[in-house]
Amino acid sequence: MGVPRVLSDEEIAENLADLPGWERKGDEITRTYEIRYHAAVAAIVTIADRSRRVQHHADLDLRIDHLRATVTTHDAGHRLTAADFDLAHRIDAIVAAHQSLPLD
Ligand SMILES: C[C@H](O)[C@H](O)[C@H]1CNC2=NC(N)=NC(=O)C2=N1
Repeated sequence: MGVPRVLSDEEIAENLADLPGWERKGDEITRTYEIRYHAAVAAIVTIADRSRRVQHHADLDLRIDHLRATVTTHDAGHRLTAADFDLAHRIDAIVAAHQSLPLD
């Protein structure tokens, strides 16, 4: 499969423009979602399923009322690749689907 292609700064900026709420921190992208704890746990299970399917895993930090997702590509030496942005879009959709759940 080889090493995935590392994106340029320009490509990263272009990709981020399509991802409101996500920001670049060095060679990672990260977003913090306001979401209730139990709803976030359910979202995390779905994110984990997705990650296994695409073999790309986010770092997830769950707190009482928010969830932070951070993504980079380990196989590219912890640099940003297209797979990071694909996963970020997917995480957005998954979290959005769970934020409305009436769980606390
Ligand atoms: C062998 C396996 O596919 C790789 O280790 C995958 C697993 N999940 C991964 N997740 C992330 N975020 N980056 C990777 O480079 C990566 N590589």
